Amino acid sequence: MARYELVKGSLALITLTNPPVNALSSAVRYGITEKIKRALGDPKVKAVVICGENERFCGGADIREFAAPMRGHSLVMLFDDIEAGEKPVIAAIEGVALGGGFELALACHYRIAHSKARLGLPEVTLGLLPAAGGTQRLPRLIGIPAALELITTGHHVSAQEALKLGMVDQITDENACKMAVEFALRAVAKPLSSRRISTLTMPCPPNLDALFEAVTMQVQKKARGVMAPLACIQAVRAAATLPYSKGMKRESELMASLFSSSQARALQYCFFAQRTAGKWTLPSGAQWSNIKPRDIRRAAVIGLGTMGRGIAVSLARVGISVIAVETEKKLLETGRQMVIGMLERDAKRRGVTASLYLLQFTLSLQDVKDVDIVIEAVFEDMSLKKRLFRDLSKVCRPSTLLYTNTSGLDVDALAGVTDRPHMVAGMHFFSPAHVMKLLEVICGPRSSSETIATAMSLGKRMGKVCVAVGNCPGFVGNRMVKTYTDQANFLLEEGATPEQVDGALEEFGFAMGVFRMSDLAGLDVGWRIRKESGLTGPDVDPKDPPHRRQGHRYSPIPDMLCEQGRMGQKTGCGWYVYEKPGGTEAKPDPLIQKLLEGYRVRYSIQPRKISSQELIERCLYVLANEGFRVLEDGIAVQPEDIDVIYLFGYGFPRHRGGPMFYANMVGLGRVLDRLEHYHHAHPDVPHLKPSQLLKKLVACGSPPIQKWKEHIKTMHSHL
Ligand SMILES: CC(C)(COP(=O)(O)OP(=O)(O)OC[C@H]1O[C@@H](n2cnc3c(N)ncnc32)[C@H](O)[C@@H]1OP(=O)(O)O)[C@@H](O)C(=O)NCCC(=O)NCCSC(=O)/C=C/CCCCCCCCCCCCC(=O)O
Repeated sequence: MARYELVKGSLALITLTNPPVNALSSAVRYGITEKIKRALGDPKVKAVVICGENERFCGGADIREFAAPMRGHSLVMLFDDIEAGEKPVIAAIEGVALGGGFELALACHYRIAHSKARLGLPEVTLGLLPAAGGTQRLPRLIGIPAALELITTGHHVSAQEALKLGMVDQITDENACKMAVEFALRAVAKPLSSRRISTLTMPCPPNLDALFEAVTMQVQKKARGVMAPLACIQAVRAAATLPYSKGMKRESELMASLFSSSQARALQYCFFAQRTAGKWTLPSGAQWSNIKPRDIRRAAVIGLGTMGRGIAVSLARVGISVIAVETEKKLLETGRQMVIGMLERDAKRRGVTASLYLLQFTLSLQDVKDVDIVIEAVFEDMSLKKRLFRDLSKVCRPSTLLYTNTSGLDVDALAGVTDRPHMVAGMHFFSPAHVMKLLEVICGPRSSSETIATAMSLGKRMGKVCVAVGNCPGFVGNRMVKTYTDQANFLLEEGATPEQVDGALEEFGFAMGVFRMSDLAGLDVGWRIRKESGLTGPDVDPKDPPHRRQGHRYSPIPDMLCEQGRMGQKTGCGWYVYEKPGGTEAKPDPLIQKLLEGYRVRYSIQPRKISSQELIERCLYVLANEGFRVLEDGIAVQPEDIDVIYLFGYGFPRHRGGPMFYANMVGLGRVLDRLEHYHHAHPDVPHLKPSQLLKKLVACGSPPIQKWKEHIKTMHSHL
């Protein structure tokens, strides 16, 4: 796990060998400890270089080991030994030096980084803090403000930024290990005392209290209820106010308070869930590792509305040439200007040249005949989409793959009108498509594995987190979200206010509650979908009373708002009132209060005081319940897929892990009990009826989430 070589007669080269990221597992910690001891004890050795195999220094502690109490060699002791040693130790950083990996580098006397390396202390994103001396050494090296920023956000920095901040001593375009060996030979003659970071005097700014207060407020605002960033601040404060050994003690105490917290467990689950979700498998046995995706160079985007523009930008910025098609000159020109502006702003932010030469705008569908793929992003109107897919069949060469960006319509129905149903699938981007990280890839029953592999690989190339899901109305994300918004609406009918429901959800950790989110997205989006599915508008069965549709409880309140022109932020009012159309400051609106009171009187609903507990349970347990149904129906293959969709597409708080992980944390038995209770109280809401899978899991003793897949296997997969 760590290789030892003597080079140039007097240098010990220690190489971490734990692919893929040389994580500091117990075996690696043992290996380094032994090799360092050997190097420091060997009189032939004058200096030591530490590097990582496969051009990666080290990705940090082995996160998998955090599931159990830490055993084996201590990083803190190892790092203290390296720093205190009388021989210069140089870290040769290629690829990454993250978390414990960067802390290892901080314990070394010098750091040489390759110009493409990335460095940082991302522990906070895992619900932890850099507890191998990171919170004590980094502020001593680069100052408190910069260290606080890096430690509380977990941001990685480039080698160039690291050099500017003083995190590394030198950067190189050559092999960092080779450079470090040459550097080490020169370092032998130099004194080490000023190179031991733990002994440096802390550079303290005068207004220390004000600085810590400001950062605390910033963190509390950005990550409400999240523990780790606050613990990071306390640890850095200890570095600023206590001697090193006492600061280390404080760092360790704070780490102990985080280590087995539910937030740390959730955040570490998110890390692995994101990686698990990318590894798709189809019932045929085709999977991410055995199907080669097509190489995509030319794409067409049909429709230059909000979605189409974002998709065009996402494609062009990764070097794919894009033909964007619109039906009217004015729409085309507006779209063209918007796409160019977005691409230019994006390039400016990234310090690169905008790849405008990759863009072509046209009114003629014929122009897409030679592209590798088409992504359709027209209105959510099935007949319009069908017409387009028929035309695309005729226009495109036989090898062109066709994707739809529908947010919930039947992908197979579109495939069915083409001459190539196996080459059709869904690519459901989230708005704005050039910003949002999630991509749901929808596998129709006839989609080929190559069609899916290509969508997943293209999504990854565009920087998206991709999840393969089955084809059903709303797929995974929107199918589930309907149950959540329905509950929120029912809660209004029963006595809650939008600000009460949103307050509870925001307290739980959502950046925005359901009603504020709906105002931001526009109430007309859901209205159009409800009209299309006959839940409101002229297609409603006249026998249905206003609060019942298709045999179930229905809340017409959102439709009433739309009928009054209250479409959300864009019209200056929706569930809240705003300072102006397009305004963002949501204020409770007395008119909504009146509307709700009138509604309750009309339908003889006695309003009641609803507790935050009920608000959260009804909104979130119903969401997880639908998630269990999604798994049961084979629309998603594993709970991680659902959680990743909710983390990246719907703003579910990461420190809660996602709806399925949250249900697991609460306890499946409790979730089942509460759903039974609420379903008993509201028998006309079928989504509150506990799913078969939930019952099955509880009957099996509520296995941990990683084991659910074994119980789902018996059911039918739609992927
Ligand atoms: C940027 C990356 C490193 C690489 O990215 P990429 O190239 O895209 O590759 P990935 O797909 O992400 O990863 C490839 C596979 O590698 C796995 N992986 C990656 N990193 C790790 C890791 N650190 N540990 C384990 N596994 C890792 C990944 O899952 C992939 O596997 P697979 O193919 O899916 O199977 C990127 O991977 C990345 O960002 N990685 C994470 C970097 C990171 O966050 N590092 C910080 C880790 S935490 C840390 O370092 C902490 C240090 C302090 C330790 C102090 C210990 C003291 C403990 C005291 C405890 C006191 C409490 C006692 C209480 C008690 O016990 O009672």
